[in-house]
Amino acid sequence: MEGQAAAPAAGTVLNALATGTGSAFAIDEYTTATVELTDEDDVTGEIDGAEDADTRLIERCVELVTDRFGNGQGGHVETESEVPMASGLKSSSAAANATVMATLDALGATDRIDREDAARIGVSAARDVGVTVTGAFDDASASMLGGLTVTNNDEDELLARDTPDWDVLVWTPPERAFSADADVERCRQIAPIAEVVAGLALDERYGQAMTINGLAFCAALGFPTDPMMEAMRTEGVSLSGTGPSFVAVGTTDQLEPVRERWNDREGTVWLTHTQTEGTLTDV
Ligand SMILES: Nc1ncnc2c1ncn2[C@@H]1O[C@H](COP(=O)(O)OP(=O)(O)O)[C@@H](O)[C@H]1O
Ligand SMILES: O=C(O)C1=C[C@@H](OP(=O)(O)O)[C@@H](O)[C@H](O)C1
Repeated sequence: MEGQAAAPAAGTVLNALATGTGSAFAIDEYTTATVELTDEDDVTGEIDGAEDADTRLIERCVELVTDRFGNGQGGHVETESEVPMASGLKSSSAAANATVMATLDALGATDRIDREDAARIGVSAARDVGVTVTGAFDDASASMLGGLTVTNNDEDELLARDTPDWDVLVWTPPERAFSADADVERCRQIAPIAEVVAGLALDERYGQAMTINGLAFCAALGFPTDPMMEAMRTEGVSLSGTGPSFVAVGTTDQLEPVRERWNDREGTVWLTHTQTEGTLTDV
């Protein structure tokens, strides 16, 4: 029994590490998971092009799905990704969602659970293996449902969803920053600012929300604000997640001059678009 699914990466409007309320939007870059279920008890995992990377998240996703919708069977899961790992673009949520939906696909069970609950399975797996601070239901819901979501990660509750139509410029520096290593205490110190950002996001003022989030989290986590200043004439710009990537949103005309500035920096700069369909099973 084989199944496959592809889940989009996402950028940040509000990082949930300050208050537990977060907001993210899906972008048109994917992680694909292929799951083969067998009669073995064990689940093994493999990440294409990253032999030493941690496969516990995707293995746990398969286990949680076969325990609930199958007969606890094991198997093998392999991911291939366009999303750089641990760079703030929600590679973990994309890998978890793709694996959950690929396992459901292998079991012929994609219709037996709604999308929000399917995202909650990936969140449980991420908590079980310790790759997240809050569970990151903000990132998981954006990647599973598509569009932009605002969530309460303490309750895994969806507060709002919208489908803004933006071009998205991404700069990913060469270094990596694992969310589990983030300085949560410093993030909590900016809770009053995060509350303002949550209010703006719930008021659909996403660009302003993002930019304030970015300035505050750059300060809290020790990232430079120059990349933000270079993008102040866009709709919004932010450090994505716990970094090191930055995302700017708006029209191509607004983003082109920023692309030129960000191209002078080390790392990769690319232009993509918001994604509204969420995790895809017809791949
Ligand atoms: N393609 C992938 N396949 C399997 N697991 C992945 C993949 N990408 C990320 N992960 C998991 O997510 C972890 C990184 O999560 P995190 O630090 O939150 O980064 P990000 O901000 O990109 O989500 C990795 O250590 C790994 O466990
Ligand atoms: O682990 C977590 O709870 C979170 C990690 C961060 O994202 P990244 O994984 O992209 O750094 C953050 O933006 C999100 O709101 C919550």
